[in-house]
Amino acid sequence: MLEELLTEEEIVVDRSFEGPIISVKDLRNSFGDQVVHEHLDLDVKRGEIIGVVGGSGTGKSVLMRSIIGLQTPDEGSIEVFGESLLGKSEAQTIDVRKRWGVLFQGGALFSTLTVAENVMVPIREFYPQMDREFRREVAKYKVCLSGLPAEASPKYPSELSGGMKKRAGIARALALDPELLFLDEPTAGLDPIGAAAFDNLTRELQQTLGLTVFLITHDLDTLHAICDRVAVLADKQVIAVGTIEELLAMDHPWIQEYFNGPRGRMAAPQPKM
Ligand SMILES: Nc1ncnc2c1ncn2[C@@H]1O[C@H](COP(=O)(O)OP(=O)(O)OP(=O)(O)O)[C@@H](O)[C@H]1O
Repeated sequence: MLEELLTEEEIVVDRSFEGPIISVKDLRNSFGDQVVHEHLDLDVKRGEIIGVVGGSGTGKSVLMRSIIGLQTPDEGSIEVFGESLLGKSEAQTIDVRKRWGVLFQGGALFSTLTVAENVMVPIREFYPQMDREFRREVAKYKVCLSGLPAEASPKYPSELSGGMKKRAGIARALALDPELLFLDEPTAGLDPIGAAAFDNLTRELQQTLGLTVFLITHDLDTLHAICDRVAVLADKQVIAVGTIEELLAMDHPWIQEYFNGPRGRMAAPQPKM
């Protein structure tokens, strides 16, 4: 046992790596008899916003959880920044994990901590030696980046609106200056104006900070507004990935129904008169 621990080597990300930021191959996930993914492949390119869509229960969140190491797949390989994380301990993957930020469905903020304290949690976890005052300064800056007013910092999640909670979640996801952002249904529950503002924030952050964004959504407006490519989950796999125009050229019934159904047509940009 001790020998095993001594031989555990920490992964150090190769900064010159130019391949896909995420590469999933032949993934299989199941819960008892229920197979959620089978032979699932997906590559995410550096710098893109990739939208992940699919019917309810097709396994979008399970896919995200597999990539970030919260779900151990039955089979397959997952590389992030060119590094395989499967079978590695938390200690070994620290250098990879601090390069991504995650906004879970609903924000997943700690209810007993203020916004600023929530943002400080990952900083304390990954940089325990950092001075508390400096941590506070970093948290302040991240709250500002998320578009929240400074007055939101000392508030508790229960004192925030749904949109503000999402922004607080983004501030926490940005805490460690990530290169990769995972967003699970960020606009769910927001009114259309709040959702559009959140889309703008995502696009601005991606462009100004050079982020890659893995974005699970049901929101057709978000797909049209900010996604560079869209990956479609169905039949336990990613059945298609491409721009919306490329997807529209495919005759898969779910894709046609989704993008060309009444809601899909309403979300599509209207031709200029
Ligand atoms: N921990 C778990 N234990 C058992 N089953 C699970 C678990 N997590 C997910 N599942 C099942 O896996 C399937 C895929 O779930 P997942 O949450 O990934 O779907 P989704 O595509 O994100 O759905 P939605 O769009 O509704 O959020 C569902 O049938 C779900 O019940």
